[in-house]
Amino acid sequence: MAQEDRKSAAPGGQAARKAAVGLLVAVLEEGQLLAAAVDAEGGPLAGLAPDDRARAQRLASETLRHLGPTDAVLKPFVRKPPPPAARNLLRLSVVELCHLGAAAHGVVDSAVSLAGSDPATARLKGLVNAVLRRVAEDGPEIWARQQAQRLPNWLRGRLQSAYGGKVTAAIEVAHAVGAPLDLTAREAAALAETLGGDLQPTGSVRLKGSRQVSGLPGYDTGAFWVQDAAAALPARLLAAKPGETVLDLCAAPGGKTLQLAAAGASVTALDASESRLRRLHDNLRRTGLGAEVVVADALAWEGGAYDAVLLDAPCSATGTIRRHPDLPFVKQSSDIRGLADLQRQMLDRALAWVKPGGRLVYCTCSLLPEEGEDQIAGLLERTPGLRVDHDGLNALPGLEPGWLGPLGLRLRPDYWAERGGMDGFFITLLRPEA
Ligand SMILES: C[S@@+](CC[C@H](N)C(=O)[O-])C[C@H]1O[C@@H](n2cnc3c(N)ncnc32)[C@H](O)[C@@H]1O
Repeated sequence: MAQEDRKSAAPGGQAARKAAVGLLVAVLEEGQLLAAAVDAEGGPLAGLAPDDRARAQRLASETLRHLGPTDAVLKPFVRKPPPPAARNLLRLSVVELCHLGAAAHGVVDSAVSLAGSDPATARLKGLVNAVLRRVAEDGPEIWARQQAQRLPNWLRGRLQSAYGGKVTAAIEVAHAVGAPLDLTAREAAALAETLGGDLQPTGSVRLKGSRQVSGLPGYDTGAFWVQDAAAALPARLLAAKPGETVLDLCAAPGGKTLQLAAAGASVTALDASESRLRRLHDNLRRTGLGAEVVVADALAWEGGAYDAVLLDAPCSATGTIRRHPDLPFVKQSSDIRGLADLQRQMLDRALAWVKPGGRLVYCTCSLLPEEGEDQIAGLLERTPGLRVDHDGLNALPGLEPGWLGPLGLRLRPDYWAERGGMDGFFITLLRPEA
């Protein structure tokens, strides 16, 4: 979290802290995705100034990222779990005290004043005060003994089967660290220099600390767009050439569309979500890039024939938990089967739209083999003549040994730990029989 948040965690910023508690209640007690709670009309962020909105989101995310350690700190001091609003106010305060290093008197005073200002918590002012005074004294020591927050059992078990216990623990550590800000740029080296960022071996520009993206030089002229370093690889792997026709399936909000269009391809960007496509249009406008945009269900669309197809299929998004720490609390094991079925149908359709001699890139921001390797194993089995293009995969710059498997590229959040990690992804390049 940014230095300014550490300083401002308390006492000021009451509106942001109150809103952060509202976001925590929405995610943890009502099962809403954080993004939905953030955008909800009349929701916890309604009427807040942009700075407070951003701060509330950061505080809520940081609390979700450390919920296990937070509850471990509270446990000795809270005999009976208090009602939701008070419980989440206490959690937020523990994170401010033990993780963000805010001054104890400021955190305690502002929590007590917040509790008093809400009829749902007013009668618990005394409890909030008593608990937080004890946390201020003993909490940091308990916090220091905690391990990174564990994933829910259904996901932890799947990751342990796929990667083993040690890797799963390393992934949990990476989730607790969070994610840096990565940019994809038209001129990456020049942008890295202008912004004081680090040019990554795979071509992305990584910035340190939290920055307001729309205030960065080059934002208005579309010199870059925000995209995790791992998420930038599928379009790099597709390596579109000027004039080629490329279908970007499941395209919104359009990070990959922008890469393909910037490479000079004639891009058709398809997505079922009109609201997400509005963001794609905004991105095209800002960058001055062009694409034909289609609102359609990929399973119902009649399609066409393309030199290349990129399918970034809807998935569990378990590779993005470091950015979206609410996911483990909202997603369920039962979601996976339906998603895997959708991915299988989409793969078959996407392949049918590849011209003879063309190529298909498939990717998901998932850590689960069911949504990655297993999909490709199944597709190869039911499609005679189809092959994984290992030469194409090997030609990607910046890959490290061990990332490439027989079916494609497996990326995990614990990779590049010293650089700040990367999102989890499965990415592969397929060529049908010519
Ligand atoms: C992983 S996101 C795509 C991210 C995007 N490729 C990018 O780089 O910005 C998956 C997308 O699939 C879309 N989607 C889900 N079901 C779909 C369907 N049946 N047909 C078309 N798009 C669908 C969602 O609206 C969502 O935008």
